[in-house]
Amino acid sequence: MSPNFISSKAATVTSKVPIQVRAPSTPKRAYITFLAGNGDYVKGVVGLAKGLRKVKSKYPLVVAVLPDVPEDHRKILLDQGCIVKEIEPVYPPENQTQFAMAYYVINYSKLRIWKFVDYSKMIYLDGDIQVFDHIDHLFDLEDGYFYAVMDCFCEKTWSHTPQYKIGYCQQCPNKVQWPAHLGPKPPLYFNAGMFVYEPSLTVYNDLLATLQVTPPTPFAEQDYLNMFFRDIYRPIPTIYNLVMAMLWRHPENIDPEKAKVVHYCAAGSKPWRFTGKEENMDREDIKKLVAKWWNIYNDKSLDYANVVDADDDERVALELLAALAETGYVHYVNAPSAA
Ligand SMILES: O=c1ccn([C@@H]2O[C@H](COP(=O)(O)OP(=O)(O)O)[C@@H](O)[C@H]2O)c(=O)[nH]1
Ligand SMILES: OC[C@H]1O[C@H](O[C@@H]2[C@@H](O)[C@H](O)[C@@H](O)[C@H](O)[C@@H]2O)[C@H](O)[C@@H](O)[C@H]1O
Repeated sequence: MSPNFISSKAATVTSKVPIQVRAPSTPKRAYITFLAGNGDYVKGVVGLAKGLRKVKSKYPLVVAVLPDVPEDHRKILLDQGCIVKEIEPVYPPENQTQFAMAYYVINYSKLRIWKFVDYSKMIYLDGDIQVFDHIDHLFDLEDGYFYAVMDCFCEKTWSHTPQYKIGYCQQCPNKVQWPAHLGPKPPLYFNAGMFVYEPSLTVYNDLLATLQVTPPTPFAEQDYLNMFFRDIYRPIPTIYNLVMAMLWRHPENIDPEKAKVVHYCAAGSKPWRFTGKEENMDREDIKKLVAKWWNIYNDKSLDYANVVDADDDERVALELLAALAETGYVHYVNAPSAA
């Protein structure tokens, strides 16, 4: 039996007694991103919301926002059909933050996304990522693992590591052999700008507790997530997170035309502040990828207001229910068993 939807889209809630409705039966899935500060990353998230719409993803985009994200930015995201959820910052032990690149310390707050347990599976995407092809099928990957794309160690952002110092990279493991005197070869290492995961309060509590006894390292939560999930990490193809530096470091491993997900993480590559002046930013393939991002960002037909199907009562009612559930006026109860 389908849940009893609120028939009118403009239902006003008059009862002070919470309305009980049956939770939707199918496990919920969503894309999720992270937004901090009052700067221009909000443009990245708007672009991402529109990109997911362009590829006709079936799932919503949740935006985990820190308290410092201003109301006007949150409204922009709501107007683009995003589900905005505020999270509290996460910091490593006070006396140790000096080990992580200051710029990345705020990214530890990403760890809060493990507590969104009303979703069974989520795909995390950085705000500086764009999705150019349908990737909903990643939600069907086997449960119980952590899926992400392998990173590259060749940029100078890695100059603090033994890998960089000897010229070893997991993207071309046979180019420079890992020397025995450095001990075991490092485990496969993923870029934390995109990953497929299952929210879990047990994992969330373990992540936060273990963080307090784990000295921060330069790539902050990316290093930490790699350490935490190393036993269940499963690499997925580079087309699902094209780390920009791959274009000049390992062109043999990637065709930019085939990349389903592009990660504008290289210095100077953020499309919304692109000048083309930084190293490698004068490359034709980079300029093409930046233009592709702008084509989506500027496409008004992709704005939520222009795609909402006014007759889609069921979806509007579900969104209304979700919004009311947030207010506490409505709470889901377990559907009676089919038996
Ligand atoms: O001022 C900031 C810095 C970072 N972020 C979020 O944190 C992610 C990771 O930071 P960044 O993209 O700078 O890391 P990169 O992948 O470029 O190393 C961003 O994509 C945003 O989602 C943000 O919202 N505001
Ligand atoms: O806090 C650490 C960050 O680590 C990653 O960015 C880095 C990392 O990927 C390096 O490996 C690259 O060399 C570098 O270019 C890139 O900026 C994630 O994209 C970001 O979300 C965040 O987790």
